[in-house]
Amino acid sequence: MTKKAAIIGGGVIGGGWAARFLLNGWDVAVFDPDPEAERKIGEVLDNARRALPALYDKPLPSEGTLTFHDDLGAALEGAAWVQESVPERLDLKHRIHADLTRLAPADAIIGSSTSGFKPSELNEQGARAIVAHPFNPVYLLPLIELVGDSETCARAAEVLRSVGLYPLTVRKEIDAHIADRFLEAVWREALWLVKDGIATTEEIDEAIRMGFGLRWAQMGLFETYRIAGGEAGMKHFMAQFGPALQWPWTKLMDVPEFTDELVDLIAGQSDEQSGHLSIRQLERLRDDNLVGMMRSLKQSGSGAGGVIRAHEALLAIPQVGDLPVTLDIQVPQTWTDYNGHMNETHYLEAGAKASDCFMEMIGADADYIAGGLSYFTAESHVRYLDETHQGARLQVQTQVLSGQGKKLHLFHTLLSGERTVATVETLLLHVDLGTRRSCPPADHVAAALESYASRHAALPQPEGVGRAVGQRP
Ligand SMILES: NC(=O)C1=CN([C@@H]2O[C@H](COP(=O)(O)OP(=O)(O)OC[C@H]3O[C@@H](n4cnc5c(N)ncnc54)[C@H](O)[C@@H]3O)[C@@H](O)[C@H]2O)C=CC1
Ligand SMILES: C[N+](C)(C)CC(=O)CC(=O)[O-]
Repeated sequence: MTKKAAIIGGGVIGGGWAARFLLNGWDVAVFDPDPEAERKIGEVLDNARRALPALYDKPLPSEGTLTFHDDLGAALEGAAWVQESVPERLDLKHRIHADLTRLAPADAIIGSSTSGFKPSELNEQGARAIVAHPFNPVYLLPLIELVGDSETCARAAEVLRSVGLYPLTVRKEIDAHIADRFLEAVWREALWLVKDGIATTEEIDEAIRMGFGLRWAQMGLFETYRIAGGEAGMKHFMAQFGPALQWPWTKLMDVPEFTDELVDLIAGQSDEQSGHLSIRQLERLRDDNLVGMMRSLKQSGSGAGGVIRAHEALLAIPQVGDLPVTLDIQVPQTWTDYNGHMNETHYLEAGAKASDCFMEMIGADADYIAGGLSYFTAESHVRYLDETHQGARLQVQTQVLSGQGKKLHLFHTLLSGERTVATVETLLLHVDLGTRRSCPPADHVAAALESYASRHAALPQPEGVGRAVGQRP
């Protein structure tokens, strides 16, 4: 399959799709009549470049090539994926999809970003689109709701996984798919609360982000409520709170009329709440927070964290020179501090991640650990030699100093470009997780370790080995 995506409509969502494909090594051709489209997509791409790679501990593939086209046919030529993201008007979508069906390669997947239209509506004049509904920002959030022809959705799911997305195939077509139905319900209630003078836009946002918003990113609705049922469980929860659905807790399907007064009230409160920040500043704040939260979820593998882990497993570990590269990361904002540089704790974290990667390389991987054997760190020494900053590429090269019996002695060199910014020297001990005592590794791990140790013994000792705190250079 050629890795080329045609992006039809390059606004908020089309720009996000373009960034997602480009940063995963696809070539992207954009068709959008807006003379500002190139500038706008450039700005979305700048944001995506500082956020998406920071989710991973391995580098993403080299960026693809971005082109802009005045001619729809030229944009579609050779595309394996066509993504329509024009404004949410059915007549416009019908016109565009007639052209896409005529001009796109016969085997190309044609997805529509529509938030609400069903495939049967999009295709009622003979088009062949599926719904591929994303969430903003498309370059960070993994969910894509797929709706439509099952064979095409299955092919689409494979492509989406390869660029780090999470396809959720909707069983039956329905207006607004799954997630937008929730969002609409929440939005409707929020509009009533503002209109009725119960809460301001800011108070509503606090009610979400100080409470259930935090829960939803990691467990969703039903798993959260299962816990809320306590030991008595889900049936007890439903018996207790089910009747409330009949009480006047919600406004149900009523939608407040969008009078000028209501629009002014909401827009005014929103200006007061967030007007001191530009949209780009808000986007960067949102992205930094999302990257931090998603990296935390990656630790447990919950929710979106599991998707990042699965995608990362598909990415290659780079090899440079004689030493393995055991970590290759773009420094996330959450690793930086009040001094405007990477905080000391994360130098050690980078070393620890490099040790984890080295363990995998010698076969002490997840299966080995599940079998009851692992390594524990006994001692580490960090030398802070230079600064590094948010967005910088940080590579770790690892040399085995010795690897006999229970002991594994590693020297990690942290590089930012050509500069050595730190070294982390670490002694690990092989342990039996049952007895929690040290023991020799399994034969295959010992043999793989010995192979690295003998090759690395032939290399010069790295500068700084065996340094203690306070020693003069
Ligand atoms: N904004 C959001 O939060 C989300 C939007 N969507 C869906 O994505 C689609 C696009 O929405 P946005 O990106 O928000 O809109 P937008 O207004 O930001 O972008 C639409 C783009 O389409 C271009 N366009 C207009 N006519 C065109 C044509 N004939 N051919 C090619 N391009 C054309 C416009 O110049 C503009 O750049 C809609 O279907 C919407 O429902 C889906 C998920 C989230
Ligand atoms: C408001 N919206 C219906 C366009 C929202 C979406 O479709 C998904 C999102 O990103 O919130």
